[in-house]
Amino acid sequence: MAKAPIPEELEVGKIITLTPERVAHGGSFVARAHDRVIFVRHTAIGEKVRARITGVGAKNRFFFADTVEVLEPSEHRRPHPWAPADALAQESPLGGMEFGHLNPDYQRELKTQVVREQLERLGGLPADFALLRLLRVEALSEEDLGWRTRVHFAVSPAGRVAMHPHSSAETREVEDFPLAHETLRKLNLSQLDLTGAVRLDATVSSTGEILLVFAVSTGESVESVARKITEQAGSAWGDFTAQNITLHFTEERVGGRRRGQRQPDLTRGAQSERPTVTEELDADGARLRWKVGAGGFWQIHPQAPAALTATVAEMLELSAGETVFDLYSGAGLFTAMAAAEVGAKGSVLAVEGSAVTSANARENFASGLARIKESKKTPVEVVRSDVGAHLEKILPSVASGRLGRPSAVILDPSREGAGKKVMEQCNQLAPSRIVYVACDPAALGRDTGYLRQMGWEITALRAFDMYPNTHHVETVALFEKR
Ligand SMILES: C[S@@+](CC[C@H](N)C(=O)[O-])C[C@H]1O[C@@H](n2cnc3c(N)ncnc32)[C@H](O)[C@@H]1O
Repeated sequence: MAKAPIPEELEVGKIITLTPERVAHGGSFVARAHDRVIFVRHTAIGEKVRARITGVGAKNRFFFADTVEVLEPSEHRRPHPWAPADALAQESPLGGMEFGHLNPDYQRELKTQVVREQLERLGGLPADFALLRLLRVEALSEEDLGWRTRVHFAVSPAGRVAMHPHSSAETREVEDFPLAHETLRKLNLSQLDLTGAVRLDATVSSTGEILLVFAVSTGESVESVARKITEQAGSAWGDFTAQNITLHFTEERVGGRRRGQRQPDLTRGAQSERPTVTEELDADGARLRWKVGAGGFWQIHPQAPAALTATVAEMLELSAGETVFDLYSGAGLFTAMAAAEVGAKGSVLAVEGSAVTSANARENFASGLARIKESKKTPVEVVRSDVGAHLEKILPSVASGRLGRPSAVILDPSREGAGKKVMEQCNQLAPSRIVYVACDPAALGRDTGYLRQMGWEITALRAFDMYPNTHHVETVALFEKR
């Protein structure tokens, strides 16, 4: 299709008046002007706004815009809790709080609409599918700020913590970030001079441990950057080791550099032997624990581990003796739940691709940390592999009966989803049920489409507001063969 001419009114930088009709996946709203679709951010359905055109889509068929003024506000609008991300206060607001201008209940209503639309459009579910009509994105807590236990900061050229405007590499210094957990906010990270570092990943665990990982620019000495930042940490927080704070310094990863060329990592403070944090969760009166290393994956909302494990357990209704595959297992959150439910006569296979996180998972079960009385003797195998590659390897053994066929499969892939090949492999495994935990409803929609073509149907569906004030949403779907 040839490129359509761009109407003069829709040239980048022009300001137009829009009234959005519906919410789109990805944090924008769909409006129409000059016979074109405009994806406009920082607004709400039905309100009248003036918006600046910020970009042109493929073949000039659609456009992007940011609200600059509200002419007729939505009843769901509120003052944005953080000026740097407020489109009415900034020409290019910081990303990461794109729904902050909307009441939390309305944010959840929008996310509900997005999950429904993705499952209809990409998953092929009929619009009157009862579970879609009944779906309501559920709040995890009353508080919509202070939930991020993991925050990734950029570092500005002047060496201060910074964040990026939406879809931009520009770094803008920040004094504070209200989505960050209170413990991280109290550190006042903006006081540190991080010259020589390019990124800071800050974590606080459910046990109160703090891990600050500094990626040091390849041109800098890790040792000298570590010394300067460690000195400042001592001045800012006193005896930071006693406060369970660990500083970890690692050379920035740049593609193409061989292992031997990298400078060694350095760790200072509480966990100076190995930079990890401990996460914990109460389960039936006992306590499950997981070690998660620097760069390893853990859910970022404090209530997410409890809500997700309870939902997956409720949907699967596992019995003693079952075999479960936990694919994209991370450090073993669902593995631990499944191991407790299936007991010594069952088994769990956990497949995780990241070197750090799969090593964490292996150790969490080998050491017994992630086991309770009921799972003390459950055979748990942790495999570091790409999920598709591992399933390809073991499918012949499962088919011949040399390896146990799983009765239940748990899938919790990253944002891109599992994809057609993995969904076909899961179908070949022939479990009686599959639970899919999705952080992207579009990926869930696509993978639902593949599963439905193979005769599976969604038989339970829930969604959680695990990322308040952003457009992100977590969905959990149970699939059973029709
Ligand atoms: C959303 S996390 C879920 C982890 C875990 N279920 C939890 O809740 O803590 C997804 C995990 O999948 C891993 N992953 C992503 N793509 C993968 C792949 N192709 N094969 C194996 N693991 C992968 C990531 O490293 C990450 O740990």
